[in-house]
Amino acid sequence: MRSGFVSFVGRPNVGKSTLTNALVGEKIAITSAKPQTTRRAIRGIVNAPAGQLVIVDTPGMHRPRTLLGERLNALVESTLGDVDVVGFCVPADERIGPGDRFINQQLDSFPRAKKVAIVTKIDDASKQAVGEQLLAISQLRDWDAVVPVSAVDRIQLDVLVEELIGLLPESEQALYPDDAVTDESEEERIAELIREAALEGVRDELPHSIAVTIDDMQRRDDRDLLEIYANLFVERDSQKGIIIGPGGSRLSAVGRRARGEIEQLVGSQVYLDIRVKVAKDWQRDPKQLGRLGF
Ligand SMILES: Nc1nc2c(ncn2[C@@H]2O[C@H](COP(=O)(O)OP(=O)(O)OP(=O)(O)O)[C@@H](O)[C@H]2O)c(=O)[nH]1
Repeated sequence: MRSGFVSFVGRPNVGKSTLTNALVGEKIAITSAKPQTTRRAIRGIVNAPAGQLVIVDTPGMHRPRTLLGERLNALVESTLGDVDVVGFCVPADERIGPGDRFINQQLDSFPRAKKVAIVTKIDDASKQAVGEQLLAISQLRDWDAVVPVSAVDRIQLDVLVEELIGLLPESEQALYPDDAVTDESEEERIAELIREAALEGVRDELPHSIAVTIDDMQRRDDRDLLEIYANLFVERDSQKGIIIGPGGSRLSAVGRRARGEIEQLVGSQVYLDIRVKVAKDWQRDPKQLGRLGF
């Protein structure tokens, strides 16, 4: 069999996390319409007859404006130094631009990795547009494979898995047990689901200012209930007000949305308590970044 690591790269919002979840078959990475949602290198595991593919979902590459941005770019670079295959993602419905060319050039720094071009979101573009995008991407470099996919409509996902596994090194055994879907802990996944719920409907700089940590989790003995105590950090007092909303309405909606997702994940009822706190300018503060896990 073959087994190894692949990482999808591309500008923020091109659909890397959605593709990871679709391939893994379970939601392991949160997604949103806001760019730069992904902040961690999340591993998703795909088991196929030909082998095991470990997908390392990374933040989108961009020009950093904060210390957090710099750390995220560094995380992408160190991840790419280790993977067997890099999948360069470009959406079918947007022309290849300077941001894509910049990332493509960066790929030269990782000579060990095989390179695959992936045209994403083909459900959102005409056949002709997809064809043109395939041609445009082919001109960027000599790819080991070029594959158009739709994660949302599940088009060509098995073709992509087959191509990717074919490029992995041969190995005696799988890297993870064949029933594993991720190496993220339950606590980390829960914090991310709360962040995802909080991202819905917020605008401008606020999405970037949100961070979530879990203070405590306890399974009740007397009932089928998991109690979760979480902190939701923002950077300024004014943002705290927006997150909480009039009479706490926004925060309760966030709690409801997150609880639904968490109950699916843990398979029991959930009591969720979210405290909103201000960690002033945490994105630029090395100490606070450390405490929030970056
Ligand atoms: N129509 C369509 N939309 C998609 C597809 N894949 C992703 N999207 C949408 O594109 C947006 C961004 O998706 P993500 O998966 O969060 O993108 P990402 O590249 O991981 O983004 P970052 O975390 O910002 O790097 C979301 O609104 C998705 O619903 C697809 O196959 N088709």
